Amino acid sequence: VTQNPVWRVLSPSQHEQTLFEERHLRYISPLGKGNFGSVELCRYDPLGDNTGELVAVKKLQPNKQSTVDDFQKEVNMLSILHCDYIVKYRGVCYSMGRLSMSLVMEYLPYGSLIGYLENNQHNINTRRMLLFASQICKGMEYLQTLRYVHRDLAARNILVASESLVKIADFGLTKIIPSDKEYYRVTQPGESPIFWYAPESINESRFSHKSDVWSFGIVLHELFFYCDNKSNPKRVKKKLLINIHGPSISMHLANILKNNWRLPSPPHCPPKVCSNLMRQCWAYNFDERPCFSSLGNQIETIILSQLS
Ligand SMILES: Cc1cnc(Nc2cc(F)c(C3CCN(C)CC3)c(F)c2)nc1Nc1ccc(F)c(N2CCCS2(=O)=O)c1
Repeated sequence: VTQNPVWRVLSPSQHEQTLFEERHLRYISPLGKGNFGSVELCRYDPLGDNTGELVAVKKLQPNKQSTVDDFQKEVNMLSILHCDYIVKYRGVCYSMGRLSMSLVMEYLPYGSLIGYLENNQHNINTRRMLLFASQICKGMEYLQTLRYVHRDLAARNILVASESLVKIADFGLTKIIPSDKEYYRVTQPGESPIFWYAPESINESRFSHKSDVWSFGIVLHELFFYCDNKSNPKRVKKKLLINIHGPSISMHLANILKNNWRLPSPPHCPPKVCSNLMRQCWAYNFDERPCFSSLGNQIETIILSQLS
């Protein structure tokens, strides 16, 4: 028996699960809502004296996309991840008997990276962006060792733990690649964030570590888009999207990508990052894209060259 009243029990799936008792989980405020469900800030306060730990609790919203066993899969996937650059899983909380289940995670106070970038444009510099990029890269490298394909890598799904640490979050769309294949083909492509999708994901719903690398290139663009940028970047990005018209946005986007159109380099973006790193991530053929370990080394080299 552990000293704190959070029991360690073996769940049916034999993963060690940490059970949070609902009566000690005190709701504080909402953090976010989406088709995934909702995430709330709570304090797990078994002693009832407000000395308990702040946690982020993701409640399942069983709708057309996510079903209870999808949620159970997300819980199982998150519970075995141990990496400084991935949001920490704390446990689960069952309410209404075992009817509904919530995912309990560590609480990161600064919120999503996209929100952080929008609210801190004036005091973020390329050095900090490169540090964040290298941390995301290391987190993705770790996921790859477990054959996890994230499928939704975007600044909105990265969380900021402190002024100098970001973590990958939201494993709602993550899939594990079967050992006999190098990619995962999705049957129901839900609400697809095509702006972050590699061409093969748009055209064939095909996802791999190399399609995650493409999305990482978009995250690099997001990082440097807000960096030292006075104008309101949101408007510019919308303009980019608005003039995409035609039978369907995804077909049009797939065509212009095939004709070698790419996102324009953000202003003030160091050339080594834009004309080099992003371009490598956006190679049309997925086998020409670098792996996350190579990207990580290149980013470290740029950081060191910035020191000198
Ligand atoms: C696991 C976790 C840990 N810490 C945190 N901290 C956190 C701290 C914050 F101040 C905020 C905001 C900041 C801005 N003001 C206005 C409102 C609160 C915030 F949004 C989050 N959030 C977590 N998860 C989470 C929360 C909320 C989410 F919408 C999503 N998602 C979004 C896309 C899919 S998603 O499910 O990943 C994940």
